[in-house]
Amino acid sequence: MADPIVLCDNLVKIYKVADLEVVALQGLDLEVTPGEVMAIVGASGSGKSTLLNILSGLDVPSAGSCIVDGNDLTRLSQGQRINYRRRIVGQIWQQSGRNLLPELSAQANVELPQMLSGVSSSQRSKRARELLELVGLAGKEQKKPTMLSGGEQQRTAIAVALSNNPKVLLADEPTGELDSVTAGEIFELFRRLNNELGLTIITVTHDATIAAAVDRTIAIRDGRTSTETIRRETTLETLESHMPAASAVIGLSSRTHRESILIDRAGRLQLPKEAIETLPFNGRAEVRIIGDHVELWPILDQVNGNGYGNGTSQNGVSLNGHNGKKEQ
Ligand SMILES: Nc1ncnc2c1ncn2[C@@H]1O[C@H](COP(=O)(O)OP(=O)(O)OP(=O)(O)O)[C@@H](O)[C@H]1O
Repeated sequence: MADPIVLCDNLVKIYKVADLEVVALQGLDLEVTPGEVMAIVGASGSGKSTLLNILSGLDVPSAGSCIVDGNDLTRLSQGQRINYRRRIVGQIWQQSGRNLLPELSAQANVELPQMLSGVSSSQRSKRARELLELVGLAGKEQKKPTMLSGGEQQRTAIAVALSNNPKVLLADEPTGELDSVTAGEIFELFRRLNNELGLTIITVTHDATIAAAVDRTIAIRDGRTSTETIRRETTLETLESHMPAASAVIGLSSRTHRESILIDRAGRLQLPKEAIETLPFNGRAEVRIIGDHVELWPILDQVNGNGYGNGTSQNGVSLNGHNGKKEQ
């Protein structure tokens, strides 16, 4: 199996603002296999952009480790960081103004990162034309950003991000300012680039359609990975074989859509909302270790006797309370 292209272990990011410390990531673990298309979701302020900015080399982790394509992002010198940002990752943002220089044509925008990397004029001109054709903008090379639609601007931004042939494309809300049809087209382009170039794509999104269309969705909560949803069986098998101890497959599965949750080193886990809504977990659950897997059972009754704390706690804890059975 391929080594992960992204491996973050116990990643911490603390921003210092005046006398205050803001903990944006607090022990986040993440593993991405080459060629995956994955989405990062989570509430505002949960740390999504912080993670993306660390992966792109814009921000430096405060603690933990983060390795992308063999580059240890905690240890890069300034020169290595510039090289990493130019060659290993491409990045696009929601706002066109952050992606493109308004006074340059689409062609010149795509040539610029190559120029900074020392690519010759004829080579970069050829590659820029090829990339603009690849993203569906043949014939619009000389247009400036203001003469392009929102979707075309994002396509140009993608071509810019790909100009130095990166391994990983990082996108922060790339469809946030687009209507749903155009957003879908941009996502189709992601999928095509993934298929044709083998590009690994990590996107932050609030768009439920996109989050549902990727191979894997990671939800971040309070600066940690909380749940994962995997939609491709192959990816699921990869994940299971890769981190058997960290991934507990729960009972919401089908062949093509299974959900797994992450368990931190202290054994804490967070069940997906559907599990909590579907099953009557009442604040506590019975854990059964059965050979090679673990089962979680709701505890239904508040029966006296025969259970933890005599079954008298407020939550009705009783080992023999669920379904009237007790595992011996
Ligand atoms: N440069 C910074 N300086 C200080 N605090 C920051 C900085 N960047 C982010 N934060 C804080 O870190 C936390 C995580 O922010 P982040 O932008 O990563 O969240 P997010 O999940 O991307 O949110 P949103 O969906 O609103 O973009 C927030 O509390 C935020 O205020």
